[in-house]
Amino acid sequence: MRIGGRIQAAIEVLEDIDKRHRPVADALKDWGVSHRFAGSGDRAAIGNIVYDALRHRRSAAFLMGEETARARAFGAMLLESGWTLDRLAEALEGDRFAPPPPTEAERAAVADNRLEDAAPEVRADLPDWCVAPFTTSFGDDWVAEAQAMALRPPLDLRVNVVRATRERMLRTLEEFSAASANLAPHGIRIPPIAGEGRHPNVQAEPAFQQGFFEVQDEGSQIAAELAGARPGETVLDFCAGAGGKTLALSVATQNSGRIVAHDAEKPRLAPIFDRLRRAEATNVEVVARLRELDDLKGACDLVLVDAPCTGSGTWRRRPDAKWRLSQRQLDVRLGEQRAILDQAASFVRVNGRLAYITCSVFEAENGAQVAAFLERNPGFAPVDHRALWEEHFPGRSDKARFHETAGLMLSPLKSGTDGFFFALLERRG
Ligand SMILES: C[S@@+](CC[C@H](N)C(=O)[O-])C[C@H]1O[C@@H](n2cnc3c(N)ncnc32)[C@H](O)[C@@H]1O
Repeated sequence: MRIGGRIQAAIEVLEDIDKRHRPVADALKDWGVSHRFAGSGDRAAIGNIVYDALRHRRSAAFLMGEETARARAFGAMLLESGWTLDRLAEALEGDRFAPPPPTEAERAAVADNRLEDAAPEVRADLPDWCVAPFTTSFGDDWVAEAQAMALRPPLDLRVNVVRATRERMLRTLEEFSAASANLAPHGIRIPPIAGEGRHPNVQAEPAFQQGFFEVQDEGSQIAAELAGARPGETVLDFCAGAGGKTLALSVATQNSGRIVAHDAEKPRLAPIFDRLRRAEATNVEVVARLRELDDLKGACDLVLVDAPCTGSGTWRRRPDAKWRLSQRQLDVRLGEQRAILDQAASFVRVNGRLAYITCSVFEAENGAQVAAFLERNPGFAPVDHRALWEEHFPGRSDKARFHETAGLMLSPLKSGTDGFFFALLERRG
């Protein structure tokens, strides 16, 4: 396919997402199934335009003076790929599968509309209702933070240091421009996709199949690292899901002690079994039924709550979620987090720790949730998060935002990671 056909396909996928309010991955997959002639390079290029158009939904529409899927796809080409309308017109010419070339009205809009004059929520590419939570979390930096969340993300990996070394994996993945992560001690970063390219299929690498590394955002790695699981400890991963944190905890405990991975939704645990096998993580039990955790009541050295949340920290990777999320969904998550925290706390032994993690940047899900928990549970007290950070990442305190009451937040702009919140609480009584 030529670029014109790819842009037209991206427009069709964007229209499908608009009409049926469906996740971008599903819409792209369906398009691929009904257009079998398209090769993997075509699908990757189409996916890039669609994702860019979703990340820059408001700014692209502003630039083009229209909200249509076509306007957003064209706008994404201008914003992310640095194209001009002339270049676009040239690329579309003579291609019968391409959309019609830019109109006079579109040319006039692009000439008149300067992004620097747009309202801050447009430059930030945020839904209106998210301006308030972003301002609360980031103060004067809220536009810059939201803009960083609208950029293409890198591909982060965590080396399973029980089985391999980072140096060895860096050599193995050299052809993908892999480099050591900025902060995470076992992290490797492959840069964001450039142009029409795609991330390498690292899961097809023998080193992945052999369990030498996993795909995990650097922020998630840092949160697991800060939880500080130690060899020999009894650890409950209360919201284990597919096991991203569980695997990191298993490495931290050097496969000694006992890690119990639990999730209220059994199907979510399904991928964990393969991942544990691949990683040769031998100290993990997977327990779906809550009542089977009874023997752990008041007995865990560490309980990790990687809570269900809005995912507002992951919008670089899931930009469609940004436009689907509502205040009502946020309220539902807040209720769940509160109940889960109270439930999970009952498993912590005296002098044990409770780690609370979200991949959200909303204060209501983060600092405020922890502050309310501490009020309800005076037996728990926060650790000194600045000291904890300094212990793990000496001299890098500029890379996190520290909460007044308890916890710290990571973000794309400040930390170069997805948005994450982390708080560590000790049970004193
Ligand atoms: C953020 S995801 C976990 C991601 C996972 N820890 C990882 O690192 O890959 C949150 C998980 O919480 C689970 N969950 C929701 N309500 C729960 C509850 N009441 N008790 C335990 N887990 C729950 C969800 O099924 C979901 O898998």
